[in-house]
This record gives sequence, structure tokens and C-alpha cells, in this order.
Amino acid sequence: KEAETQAKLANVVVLATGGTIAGAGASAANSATYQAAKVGVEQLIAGIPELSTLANVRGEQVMQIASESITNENLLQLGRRVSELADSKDVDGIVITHGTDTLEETAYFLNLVEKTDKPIIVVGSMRPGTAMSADGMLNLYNAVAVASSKEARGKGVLVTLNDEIQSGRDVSKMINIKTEAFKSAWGPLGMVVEGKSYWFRLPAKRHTMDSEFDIKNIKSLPDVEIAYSYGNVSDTAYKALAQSGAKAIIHAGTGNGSVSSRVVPTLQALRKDGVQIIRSSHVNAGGFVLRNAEQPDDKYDWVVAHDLNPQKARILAMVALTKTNDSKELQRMFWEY
Ligand SMILES: NC(=O)C[C@H](N)C(=O)O
Repeated sequence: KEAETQAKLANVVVLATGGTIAGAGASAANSATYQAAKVGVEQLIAGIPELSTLANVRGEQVMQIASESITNENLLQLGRRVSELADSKDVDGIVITHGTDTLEETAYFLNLVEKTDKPIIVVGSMRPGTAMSADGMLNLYNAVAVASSKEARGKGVLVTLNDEIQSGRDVSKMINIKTEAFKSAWGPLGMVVEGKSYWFRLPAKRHTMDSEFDIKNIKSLPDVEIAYSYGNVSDTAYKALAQSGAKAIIHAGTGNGSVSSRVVPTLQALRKDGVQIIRSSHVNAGGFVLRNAEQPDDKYDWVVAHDLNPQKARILAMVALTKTNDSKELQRMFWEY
């Protein structure tokens, strides 16, 4: 009987990378002061016996780090492991436990490069498991529920926190002290309640199966850096980043990606030297940058990131640059993904 139930359940692999969801604090009152990346994947899974009613779950510790320290090498390592598992007929869904600081970057990266329609869910938590009212347990339970469901197939990489199912492309960490931390300017795709998912909308941008990028063809990622803009900004950071070898600079601009007149001549010169200039916005609730609005992008041969925030624009620029260095092609990709 037990073997029969097991055979019917989906096979879900939990790839653990660290973060607060694997964090531990000195006391239950420590919701904000703790060490990330302390608890191993086996302990995380064992802490939620109810997972066994959702799926046959097994864990793998891919790395054990706080996500602010993730490198391009880590991204590639994780991406390759996800791809191997997705290719296996014994795996129905993949969950990645991850720190929340760069969770949106990893989720978007996987959304671009994984050629599979199997569910890939990235999950984190805002409080360590040792804290009162820790959120990781339910977030992980929800992630496994979504990963084991047929309805999650073909919807791109998803993120489950705070009972919501978000698109890995759109979602961003908006606040660092609430469990309601992850938002998308365009709204969640659905909700998970008591292990069941309820869907309301679908992602419109190209992803996974429909993407022209494939982790199997990516050997390394080029250097793409971000420069932050504000009143009285100087061109020092832009110049230094270019000098250190950046192939593209994401301008984390004010408002609609506007560029200070103090910086425009430098960005024009850098573009002439071959550096791609990509205008994004750091406004909090979601930027929306349009070509030739605010700056003459056609004339300067710059690219706009549209609604991608600077950190997501960096991910797409790196992946795109593995295929092309043509600014028109880059712009096409920024509209399509
Ligand atoms: N809530 C978290 O997971 C934050 C942590 N610094 C991390 O990203 O690993």
C-alpha cells in the first residue's frame, strides 16, 4: 500500500544553497540577528514531516552560503545541476532553497536558461528556522506543493513566499524586515493554500522552453556591472567599472532611467569604446524605462532595460552577451524576456 502511494506521488528534489531559510539564531527572539546558511538540507526536510504527503522528496546540498555572496560561478554550478535533474525521467519537480537577498536574480537566471517545462521553484524565508513565527517551513512546504503539481508545468521559474506564487522574472525583494517581502509590480500568478495551488494569471515573457538561451551552451558569464545614480552623481564609478573590464554597465538610474547631464558625456564615450550602456531604474515599486524617452537611445546606441530592475537587467545582459554584442539584438532581448 505504502509503495503504491509513493509511486503515485511526484518526485521532487530540493537543492539547498543556504540563506536565512537555513539560518540559525541564538534565541527564538532573534528574528533579525542570526547566521544564514547553517542548517543542512536533510534537517530542513526532516523538519517538515508533512512533505511526505505531497511528494517523494530528497535533498541535495549544492552550496551553503548567504545569498549576498553568490557569484557567477555559483549561478552556473546551480544552473547545471538543475538542468541535469530536469533531464532525468525520475524527477518531476525541483525546489531550490536560497537566501532572499539575491533570490530574484537566481530565479530570473534559471528562468532564462533552463530548457524544461518541469516546475522549478525558488524559495527562501525572512526569518531563520529558530525564530518565533519562522516563515521558512510553510514557504518550503508550499514550494514542494507547487513543484509536485502538474499545473505548475510550463509556467517558468516560480517563487513561493508568503503564500504567493510569483513569477521568477517579475518578483523582487521590496523590504527586508517583513515576511511579506517579495512583490511584483504586475502581481502574483497565484496562491498556495494548504498545499493546493490556485492560479490567476500567466507570465507573458519568453522563458525556459521558449528561451533562446540554454545553460548547456554557457561556459562562463561576462562581466556586467551596475552603477547607481542620484543627485550630484559623478562619473567616477562608471569609468572605474569600464576600466576594470565591464562589457556592459547597467545604469541604475533615477525615475524612468534618467541620466544626469554630468554623466551623459562619459556614457557616450564608453559606448564608443565598445561598452554596452543599459538604462534601468532604481525606483522602489518597479521602474518602467522606454526607449528614447528621457534620453535619445537611438542616437547614443544605448539599450533600455524596460521594467527589469538593475539587478535583473544585469542577469539578462550577462546571458544575452554570451550570444551577441549587437546593441539592437540586446534591445530585442530586453523587450522579449
Ligand atoms: N533572508 C535572507 O535569506 C537574507 C540572507 N542575507 C540571504 O540572502 O542569504
